[in-house]
Amino acid sequence: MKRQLILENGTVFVGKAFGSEREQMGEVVFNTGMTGYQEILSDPSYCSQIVTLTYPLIGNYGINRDDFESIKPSINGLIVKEAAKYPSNWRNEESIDELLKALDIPGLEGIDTRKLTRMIREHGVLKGKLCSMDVNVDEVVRELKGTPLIENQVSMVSTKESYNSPGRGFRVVLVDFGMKKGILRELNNRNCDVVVVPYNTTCEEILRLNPDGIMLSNGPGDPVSVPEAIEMLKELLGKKPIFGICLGHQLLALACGAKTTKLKFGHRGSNHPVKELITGKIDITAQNHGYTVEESSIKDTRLTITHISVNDGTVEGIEHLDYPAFSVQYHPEASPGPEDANDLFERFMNLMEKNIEAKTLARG
Ligand SMILES: NC(=O)CC[C@H](N)C(=O)O
Repeated sequence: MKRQLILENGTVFVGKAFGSEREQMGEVVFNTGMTGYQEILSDPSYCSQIVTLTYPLIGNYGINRDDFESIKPSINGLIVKEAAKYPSNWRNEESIDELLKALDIPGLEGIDTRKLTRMIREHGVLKGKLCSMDVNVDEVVRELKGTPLIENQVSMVSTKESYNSPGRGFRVVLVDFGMKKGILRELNNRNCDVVVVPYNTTCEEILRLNPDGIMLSNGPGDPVSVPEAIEMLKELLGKKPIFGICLGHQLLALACGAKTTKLKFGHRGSNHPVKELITGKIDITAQNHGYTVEESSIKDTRLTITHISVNDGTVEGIEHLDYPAFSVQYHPEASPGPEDANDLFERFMNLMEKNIEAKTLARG
């Protein structure tokens, strides 16, 4: 069955339908990773977006129970050049078509994904809709232009209730803005006793849990649409060690008075080079973000830029010089992608350790 992608600039891509029959609108973004489609489509940071994968064959090693980054994937659509019908891998349990049908997510295959990607690179991200062939294109374009992007994705994907993922090591409160499971896994691998809390948990509620450190997760949408978290962080800064990833990084910067802006087409892929300024060392990193911390907006001299993107020079990491707090725009938990930056979790462990030692000394 044919299906079309209609973009707000009037461009139409006609291809073949797979997955759910549902018609869905969303911001169309592209990811350049060559593998890791299961982790990408289940990363909650893509909530309500239509994701195009630039690698031409998707689904060839199938879908398995273990590689999901969230239980309930929240993308609004998936666009690929070719969706493999006969996946082959010892871990394979179902095809990408079966998965998208079960999740009620529409898919589109057989379009020129290179052309679509170039268009997004030139024009910037575009709203689009996956539709059947019998809709009126002009009407859909009008609908797309008249419909603003939704802004409450974090509340859609954050946990509603707090829960514990036990360990016998450091006590970490992990604020879930639409967390990838990989972050929790990295903390549990280091024996942390983790309490995962909803995005709107207050500073007081967090401190009552008596944590050794706070982890701020990734998450979807515009960071300024989570003002409650920015307020919470303003209060929390300096009281406990903080480590932020992606949306968590942007929220930490906002709490320190910096600003965020939207990138033209974002960084989404598994091979983004990032430079650590102090050593000159380059890490190849996994990324998925549409917003960035604006360098010129960092006015507080206690906030220092630690990492930048080698591709476009944007801010990729910050550190507070007075308080134990640091964050990165990329994904040290990988899933999917390279694990070059995994040692940042060690840095967080050391920060918690030092903070405990300092307190013990202060107590005499
Ligand atoms: N992966 C993330 O946490 C993304 C952060 C934010 N939603 C952005 O697009 O920039």
